[in-house]
Amino acid sequence: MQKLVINGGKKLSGEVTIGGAKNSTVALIPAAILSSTPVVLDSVPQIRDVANLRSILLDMNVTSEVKNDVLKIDPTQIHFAELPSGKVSSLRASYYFMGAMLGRFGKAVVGFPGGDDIGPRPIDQHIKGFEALGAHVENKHGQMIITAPEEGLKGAKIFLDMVSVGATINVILAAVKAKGTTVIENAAKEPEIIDLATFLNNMGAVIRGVGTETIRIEGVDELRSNNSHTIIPDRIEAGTYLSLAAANGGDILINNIISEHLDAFLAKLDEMGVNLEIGEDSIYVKPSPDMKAVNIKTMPYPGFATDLQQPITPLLMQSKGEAMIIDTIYPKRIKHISQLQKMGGDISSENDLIFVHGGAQLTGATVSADEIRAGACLMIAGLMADGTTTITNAENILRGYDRVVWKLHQLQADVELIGHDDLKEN
Ligand SMILES: CC(=O)N[C@H]1[C@@H](OP(=O)(O)OP(=O)(O)OC[C@H]2O[C@@H](n3ccc(=O)[nH]c3=O)[C@H](O)[C@@H]2O)O[C@H](CO)[C@@H](O)[C@@H]1O
Ligand SMILES: C=C(OP(=O)(O)O)C(=O)O
Repeated sequence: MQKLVINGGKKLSGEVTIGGAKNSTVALIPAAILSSTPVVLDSVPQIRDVANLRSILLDMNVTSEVKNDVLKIDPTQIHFAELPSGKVSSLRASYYFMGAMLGRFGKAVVGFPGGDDIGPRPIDQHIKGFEALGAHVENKHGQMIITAPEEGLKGAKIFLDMVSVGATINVILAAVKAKGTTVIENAAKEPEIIDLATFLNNMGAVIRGVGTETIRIEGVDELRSNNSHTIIPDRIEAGTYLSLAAANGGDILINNIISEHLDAFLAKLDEMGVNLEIGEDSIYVKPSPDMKAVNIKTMPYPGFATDLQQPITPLLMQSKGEAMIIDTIYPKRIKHISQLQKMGGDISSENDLIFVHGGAQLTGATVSADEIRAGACLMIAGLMADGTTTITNAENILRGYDRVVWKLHQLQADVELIGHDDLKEN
């Protein structure tokens, strides 16, 4: 187990640069197996999810190498392999191998995906999509066995019951080489889906309408990569550093941001009275002494992201008044609450509503990062708190935050990671 030890209460300042989006990267890596040629991704974040996906690729004889933030994946010697639980359960996005392997081999055997404990996360819409394309899906002791018919997958119209990032991406991955036209209705519109479609279209795929609720895919026979793909900046990492900067003094410049991807989040910061200077691809956070509480309701993109609900909470704790948060995507995403209470935070939840009272001074404590964004929230709270905060299970933070300790040091934070770090932060 890794621990993040934070000596808090210091004003932070300096510059930090946001890495490539985790939620793009974890779809792009499985998507690479659809290519007949090697693939190059740049702006790849140094996170545990990437290391785990690379290890799964190797089980299929797909080699990969990383140099700085460039990842080369060579799927030319790929062979079919079953992907049982184990590695697959180390992260959520391993479910993208279902769509990608179905597209590449006409068959996928993949254990049930893992990921954060943020309430129920069914995959019925993914399965509905595969079945609509003609696949047979069987759940054998928690292992999904998905098989295309002999004549191959055939394009179909799929209406998703709810807006799902994962189901939208998985159907795209399966349909991109299917015969004929696939139409996804009520599709998710997240920027990471546009990033994935850009990557696939540059390899010869025909995917239209991404970023709207109707996506049309004309199946093609082959995908070939001709140039490297630069991953979009991580909007959730950016939102986390914005919250951290506003909560810990200000005078922090955050580089590599597409501010349009953060519209709903930035609107809330503005409503709270956070002083921001928004540049072309950066945001400067100035001291904001008089912040006021706001209410937050998480929604699918372009609404306020569920993944930023916890990271903004410490900032609400510094604001005047009472804030109410409703997470409509994951109403049980509340693992941070009991931990913030240990630090003296005035926060509670009742009937899937979270109430945050501003004004309580936090004090350091030993707390647990039970999932990635709860961990990010505690990291910000630890930086705000008087004294020392020890965050246990810090690997949940490292799985999705690029070189986080190094970046915090850039901002003059007094933090130390204890325990073996095989990602070798620099
Ligand atoms: C790797 C990745 O990109 N993860 C993100 C992705 O997760 P993920 O793709 O798993 O989340 P979804 O968008 O699919 O989930 C949205 C909602 O739909 C429900 N649902 C989803 C699929 C399904 O088949 N059945 C079903 O009921 C989920 O329980 C949830 O309530 O989007 C979430 C919502 O923005 C983010 O929090 C995650 O960071
Ligand atoms: C829930 C998240 O990730 P995942 O879907 O990979 O579990 C997240 O990034 O906040």
